[in-house]
This record gives sequence, C-alpha cells and structure tokens, in this order.
Amino acid sequence: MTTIRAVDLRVILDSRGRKTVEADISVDGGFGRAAAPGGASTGAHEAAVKDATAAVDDAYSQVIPYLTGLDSTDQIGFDSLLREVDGTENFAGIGANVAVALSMANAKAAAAAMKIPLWRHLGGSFVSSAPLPLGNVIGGGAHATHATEIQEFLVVPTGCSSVSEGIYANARVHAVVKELLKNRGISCGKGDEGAWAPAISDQDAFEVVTEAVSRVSDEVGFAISSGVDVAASQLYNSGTGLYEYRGGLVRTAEEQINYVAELIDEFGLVYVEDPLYEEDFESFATLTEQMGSVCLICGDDLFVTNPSRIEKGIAEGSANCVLIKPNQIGTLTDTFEAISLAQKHGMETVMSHRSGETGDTTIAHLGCAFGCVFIKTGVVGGERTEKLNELIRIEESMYERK
Ligand SMILES: C=C(OP(=O)(O)O)C(=O)O
Ligand SMILES: [Mg+2]
Repeated sequence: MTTIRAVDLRVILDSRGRKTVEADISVDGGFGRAAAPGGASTGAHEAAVKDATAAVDDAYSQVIPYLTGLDSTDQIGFDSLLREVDGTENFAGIGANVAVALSMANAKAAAAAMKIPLWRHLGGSFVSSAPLPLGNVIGGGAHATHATEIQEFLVVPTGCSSVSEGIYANARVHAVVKELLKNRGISCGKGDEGAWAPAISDQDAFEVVTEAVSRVSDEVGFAISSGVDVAASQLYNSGTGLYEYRGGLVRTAEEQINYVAELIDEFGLVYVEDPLYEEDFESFATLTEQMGSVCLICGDDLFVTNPSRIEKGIAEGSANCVLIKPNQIGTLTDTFEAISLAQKHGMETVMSHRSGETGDTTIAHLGCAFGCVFIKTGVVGGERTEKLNELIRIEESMYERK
C-alpha cells in the first residue's frame, strides 16, 4: 500500500505576488508537492477560495488528521474525503485552494511511489499524445488595464508535427508581435500571463497577430491559427443587459453574437472562449449553432469546470468545447468527471492555467492524461514556461516509448 504518512501545507506566493496554498504529501516510497493557482477574471460560480493563511491554519486541525493513513493511489477515495470533511457544495468550508493543492499533491505522491509519471498514473498505459499549446500573445481585460478590451489574443500551432515544435513556434509569434508593435511605434509591458499588453484597439491587435502568425507560419512551414478569450462577463452590465465597450459603444446580446461571428469569419479564428455573459446559455447556443462547425466555442466562466453546468450546456447546445481549470471545481476527481462528461457528448476540452500561477506543472500532465485537445498556459514567463517545458519532457518520454 502507498500509505499517506505526512501532509504539510504552507503559504507561498503566486506569480502576481499574492498568497496561495502549497501542499506536500509523503507516502511510503514517494512524495508529491502541488500549489493552487488563482484567477483574476473568475467565474461567479467557481468553487470558493479561502484566505490562504486562514485556510492553511484551519486545515491543520480540520483536514490533515483525516488524510494520514489513506492509500494515496485511491484518488477518488482521497477526494471524497475532502468533500466529506468540507461539507459544502463549493468547498466554502476548507477552501478550494486547500482542496486542489491537496488533491494534486496526492496524485503526484502516488505516481512517485509507483515510479511512473503523473500523466500515466492518471491516464493509463494507452495515453500517447499531448495537447497542442494555446497561448496568448496580446492581452488586456482583467489581466492588464488600459490594454485591449478582449482579454486574450491566442495562437495555436495547428499544423505542427510535434508539440515541442509548436511551443517554439508560439514563442516566435510572441517575439514577432513585439517587433510589429515596435514598428508601429507602440511600446508596452506584459500582462499577468506574459502576453504583450499594448494600449491599442482590438481591431489593431487582430491585425498585428494575423501578420505575426502569417510571417511565422511561413518561417516554420506549418499552419498556426488564432483565437480569443473574450471574457465577455467582464464587459457585460447585468443592470442594462448590454456589453459595454470603450468610447460608449454598447452591444445587445444579438449584436455581440454577430460581432463575434464576424471576427471568426474575418480572422479565421479556430477558438473563441467566453464570447458571451456567463449566464447566457441561450446566446451561447445561437453562436454555436451558427459558427460551431468552423470554430470551437468554449465555455470558461460559463461552465467553471462544473459537471452540472456542463450538463445544462449539453442540453441547450451552448458550446462545443469546455475550458478545464481544476481549481474552479476543487479536486482531480471532479475535474475528471467534468472532462468525461464533456467528451462523452462530443465536446473538446482545453486544460488551462490561471492568471496567477506558480511553478507547479501538474496541468501539463493532466492535459495529456485526460485527452485535452489544447492546453492554454501562456507562451512565455517563468511560471508559464515551466509548464511548457514539462510538456516538452512528457512528449519526449512518449516518443521514447513508441
Ligand atoms: C486564465 C484566465 O484568467 P483567470 O485565471 O484570471 O480567470 C481565463 O479567463 O481564461
Ligand atoms: Mg477565460
């Protein structure tokens, strides 16, 4: 048995300098460490995050005593115990930050004890491919004020023959975007996720990204596509029911649908995340009906990795893709349930980082283990690069097996 012998929690910093929770789990013959990420443009229905210091203090008396002695290879049993001890629907008791750090650390400890990589422990022997990297090269919204209104301008190397080639290509697009901005006389810093954060219009950002993608695509000899995370709940005024843009421009839900559909057509977008307000399953369905055959319409704030919200989306035909953020729901078991439900109904899944991250690379393994089509984890920046580099190592170990 891979029995849990010791559990430790501590408060560490994330990439924004905010406090977050890190968990260490020691089992017979293994050790696992994982940290909770944190969002800025969070969905209203995400699991509850507790103040990191209070959450860690409370967990020492209310959670940890129940974990020692469990078999770490029983991930479902471990996660059910977290739910039981918590006693709420959304981890308001122990905090989703404590829950996700513990859940991921347990899986890593079990994998270490079995001397196999995490992706193989969670995905099984037949996993043989990694998700393509989907990364933001320009960003604004809640991740960088005074920059673009659309939160993320994303690129994905759809034509690459290996994930590592795709990762290098995305980094090259990021560099060319900077060059093109400079040529236009625009200087800028970076947002929370390492994307450039220029004070330009969304239209200008589309033009720059399109030119960069075309130039790099010619250089590397394979197709690179683009997408966006509109993060539309941040633009939506629930009082008026309108999407409010700068300069007094407003759009009704119908106008927002048409606007996004035009963007998909004009810029050949293959991926659009949260194009509409997080409660508007119906407008999501209209856009999916209209554009779902040429573009992934993905729900992030809409679904918050929550199986009951995904079920509603399936019933209404709201999307053909689900963004997966383990800390939105709290445990790996819940995350797996959300992914299997989506995949069973023909939807794609995209594993995702949060805007506040640590060096933790667990999501690289989850994206492979759970058959996600893309992994959204930025393009450059220490905590983003850690995950991409882990993906390169995972892919290498998969090829070695073939
Ligand atoms: C990664 C995102 O941002 P955050 O972590 O701030 O929710 C997102 O909205 O997809
Ligand atoms: Mg999002």
